[in-house]
Amino acid sequence: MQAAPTKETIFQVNDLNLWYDDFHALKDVNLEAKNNEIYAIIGPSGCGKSTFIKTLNLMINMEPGVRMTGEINYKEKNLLDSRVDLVDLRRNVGMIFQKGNPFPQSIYDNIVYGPKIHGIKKKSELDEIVETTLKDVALWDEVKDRLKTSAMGLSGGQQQRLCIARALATTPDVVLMDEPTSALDPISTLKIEELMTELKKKYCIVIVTHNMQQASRISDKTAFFLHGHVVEATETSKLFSNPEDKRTEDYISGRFG
Ligand SMILES: Nc1ncnc2c1ncn2[C@@H]1O[C@H](COP(=O)(O)OP(=O)(O)OP(=O)(O)O)[C@@H](O)[C@H]1O
Repeated sequence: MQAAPTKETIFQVNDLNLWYDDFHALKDVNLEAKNNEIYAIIGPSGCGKSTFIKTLNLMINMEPGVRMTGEINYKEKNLLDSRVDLVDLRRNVGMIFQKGNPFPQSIYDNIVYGPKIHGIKKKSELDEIVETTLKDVALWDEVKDRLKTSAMGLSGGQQQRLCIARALATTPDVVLMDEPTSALDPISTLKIEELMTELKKKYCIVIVTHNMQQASRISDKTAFFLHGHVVEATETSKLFSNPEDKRTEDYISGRFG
């Protein structure tokens, strides 16, 4: 019998420590995220989830007073090495935030923004990208007749799907999501969750979520963060059914946080 192909490691984080000035926000974090997997980051408010996800595309460098040690290997290249090309990194590692934040432009222009920056000028090519990415996020049928109208006229859930399409338009290989559904109603949330399950066929997805049902529904692996440490990082089914650490058990059963 042939062994199943090994999934490609996208992020290998080794002994990552991060300080905001004197405050030690991430402590000896180790984590491996692979292609075709959804990795959920959970933990109580202030435990370092957003800080961690922002290290994966170095958006964290925009915060004042940040210092890091350790390694964040993205496809075997350490991002803490000063020679990393940030434009290239952000093209490959897309990021979605809590609230869809479309540019105050047309739906079409939101999507072609990234590809244009990366040198694609031909209208037929841009049209193709718009159609493909909007189909990928299941928004095409809803907006195909109003591509030139403002993205601000879309509903919250549609804006979030548009932002995901915008991230996909630069053909990334990772999509980072920081609480992507916390501002959405249950139906829009379900649509985004279905979308994530589709997207993992092509991408590595890392998602920060406060919603433990969401983590257990959609993710393959989960890391539980507490006070900047990873308490436990393992298969989602195991973490939720048979956690090794008492603190994980207390958190997932709602005893704190
Ligand atoms: N720019 C900053 N400067 C100083 N401290 C910061 C900064 N950003 C975050 N922190 C601190 O780092 C810790 C981790 O914050 P972070 O936002 O990563 O937590 P979180 O787990 O995402 O929280 P939440 O679930 O509430 O969003 C917190 O104590 C926070 O106050």
